[in-house]
Amino acid sequence: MASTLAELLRKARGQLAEAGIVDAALDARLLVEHFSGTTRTQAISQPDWMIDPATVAAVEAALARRIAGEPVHRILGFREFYGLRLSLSTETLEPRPDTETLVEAVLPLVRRAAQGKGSCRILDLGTGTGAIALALLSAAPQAEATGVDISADALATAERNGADLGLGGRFRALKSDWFEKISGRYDAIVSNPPYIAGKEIAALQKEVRDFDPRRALDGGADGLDAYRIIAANAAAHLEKDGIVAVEIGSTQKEDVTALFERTGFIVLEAMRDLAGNDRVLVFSPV
Ligand SMILES: C[S@@+](CC[C@H](N)C(=O)[O-])C[C@H]1O[C@@H](n2cnc3c(N)ncnc32)[C@H](O)[C@@H]1O
Repeated sequence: MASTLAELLRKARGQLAEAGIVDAALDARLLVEHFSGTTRTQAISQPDWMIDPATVAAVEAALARRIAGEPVHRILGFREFYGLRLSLSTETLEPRPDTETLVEAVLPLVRRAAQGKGSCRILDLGTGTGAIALALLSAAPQAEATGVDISADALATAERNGADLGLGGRFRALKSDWFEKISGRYDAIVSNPPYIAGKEIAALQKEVRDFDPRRALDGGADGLDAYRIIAANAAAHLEKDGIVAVEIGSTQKEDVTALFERTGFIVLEAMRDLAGNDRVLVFSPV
C-alpha cells in the first residue's frame, strides 16, 4: 500500500522500537531514506510526499531484516568511515568508529614521511573494506598503500572501494596470509587484526557474532595470534624510521606491548578511543 513519507517513518520507528532496537529512530530514518531515495530535509519539508507501494514493501523487508538482528549498515550495504563511504560485503568487517583512532595516530607520521621523502609506503594487514588504508590515502595524497587480506571477497570489496573513492591508483589489494606474500619495506605497517579470544566469540552481541565474518574476529585462543605474527615479522618489512601501529582490544595493552618489546620494538604512542578504552599502540624499532 502507498504511504506518505511521514507515515512510513512513524511506522518504521514504531516497529523497531517495539522490537527493542536501541537506535530505533536513527535506524528507521536510515532505512527509509535509503530505500525511498528521500532525504532528511524532505521528511521535514514534504511530510505528505507519497511513497509508492513497491518502495513501501522494500522498506518493510528491510525493517524485517533489522528486527531479525541484522545490523543496519549491512542492510544498507555500506558504512561511513573517516568521512568515506565504504561498501560492505559478506567477508568484510563493518568498519567501526574506534578504528578512526588508529588512522589519527598514524596520519601525522605518514605525512611526515611523505614530506621528507616525497612518498610514504603503507602496508595494511587485514584490510577488510580497505578502511584504514583508504582513509590514510584520502588524507595523505603522496602516500600509497598495499592492503593485504586472506579473503578474496574482502579484497575485491577493498579494491572497488578504492576505485569508487578515486584512490585506486595508489591502492593495491594483495591476497596473502599476513606477511607470506609481502616483499619489500614499508614506512608504516598498520593493522586492525582479529583480536577476540576464540572462547569469547559466542558471548558477543548477536549483531557482531552473526554478521561480522568470524575470520575478522577470531584472534585464536587468547586473542593474540595475529599480534604474535606481526611482532615477529614487521621489522623485516620496515624502512629505517618506520612504524607499526595496531588496534587492540581494550584489555590487551600490556600483552601486546610485551609481545612487541620481545621482538625489538618500543612503544612510541598509546591512544584511547572516544569511550576512553585503550585502543591503539604505535611501535618503532629500538
Ligand atoms: C578486524 S578485521 C579488520 C578489517 C579492516 N582493517 C577494518 O579495520 O575495518 C580483520 C581482517 O583481517 C583479515 N584476516 C584474518 N586472517 C588473516 C590472515 N591470516 N592474513 C591476512 N588477513 C587476515 C580478515 O579477513 C579481516 O578482513
